[in-house]
Amino acid sequence: MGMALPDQLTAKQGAVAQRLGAHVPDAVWEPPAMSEPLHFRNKAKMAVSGMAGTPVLGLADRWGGAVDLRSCPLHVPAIEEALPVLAGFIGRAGLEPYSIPSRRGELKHLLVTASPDGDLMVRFVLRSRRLVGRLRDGLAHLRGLLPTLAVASANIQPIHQAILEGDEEIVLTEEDNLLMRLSLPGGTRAASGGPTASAPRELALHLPTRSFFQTNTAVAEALYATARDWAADSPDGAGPARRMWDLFCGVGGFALALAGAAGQGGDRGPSVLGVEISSAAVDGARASAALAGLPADRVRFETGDARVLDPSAARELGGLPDLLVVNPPRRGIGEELAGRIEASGVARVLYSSCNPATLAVDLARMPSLRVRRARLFDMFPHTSHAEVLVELAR
Ligand SMILES: C[S@@+](CC[C@H](N)C(=O)[O-])C[C@H]1O[C@@H](n2cnc3c(N)ncnc32)[C@H](O)[C@@H]1O
Repeated sequence: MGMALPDQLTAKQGAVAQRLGAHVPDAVWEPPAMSEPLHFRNKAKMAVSGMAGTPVLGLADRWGGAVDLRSCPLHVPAIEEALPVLAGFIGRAGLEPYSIPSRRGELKHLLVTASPDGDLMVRFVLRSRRLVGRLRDGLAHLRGLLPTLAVASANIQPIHQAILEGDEEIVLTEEDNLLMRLSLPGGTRAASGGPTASAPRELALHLPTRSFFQTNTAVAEALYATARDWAADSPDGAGPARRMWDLFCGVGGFALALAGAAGQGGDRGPSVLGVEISSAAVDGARASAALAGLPADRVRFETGDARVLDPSAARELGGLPDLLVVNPPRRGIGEELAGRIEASGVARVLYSSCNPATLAVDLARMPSLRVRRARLFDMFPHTSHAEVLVELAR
């Protein structure tokens, strides 16, 4: 990049603050959460091209050009070590790469995720089911080469378009999800002046094959820990939130970080409802809640469209939450949900956004809620992208 990471971060913080403008006064920004400069990405999304015996793993264009990124130093070491092994396996199993210009071949992408323990989930994105048998036959050999392989699957993506994965997933291993054991750092100073009491804590998340996970594990840990600490520190001294909703909850990172933080010393802990559109992710979140010993009547996950929820009219969902967490895709929460949150009596919202442009638009739609704290998380170093967490109070 020609620019040291701390300097990049200073520039990014300035650009994000400018983008959010008056919605986020200078004084409420907390120091940004830095990333390691290298080896931070827990996921590799490699287009596969070339020949089976000499595959190119990385970028491929529609004219047949390709760039091999298997030694890209952004990936965590477990992925860097696995990619050459997987390249060799592609040749041995005869998985002919898909050629975009000629529309021939089968193997389109290789999607590799590494857990913090170094275990791997490897997904072969194929044009059809034709070579699934070869993958099955080669699995024992692959496991010999990659003993950390926990989950392997074939994903079928039949469309000739730049779409990463398809709807059909054929899991080839006994395990169908990767256990991401995060370690959340202990509590930081509270805005209300008092110290926060949280100790470092493990957060184990089951990650099914077709579910979203934050790509930078260490920065995700800082993000969830910050949300946990802010949730425990209410502006009016009313104590920690008791009833929370986590919308766009994915595999439940925020919900489980918040649910597990309280409940010590005989306290039963807050009730948490997570809502997510992907049923696979909801299955993962439920499994993680069970693993953490959280009772299902207190910590619930439901499949559904978060954009149509109305916090003030959800009696069957346990009544008005006193804290709402939203972590939408890049398009933001949108006009309707923002309008319903604005009109509800929800006192506090934690909004985690990967797109400051849509965050600014959504904040303007909720004028009754003011930003009390904000923090930038350098989830995507060496890019202009930023993750931002803001706390809104009514
Ligand atoms: C940025 S991810 C956040 C996931 C999670 N909060 C986390 O920390 O990993 C956004 C999530 O929103 C989900 N999603 C997209 N549209 C949705 C909708 N209309 N209703 C509920 N969830 C949705 C996606 O499947 C994805 O899991």
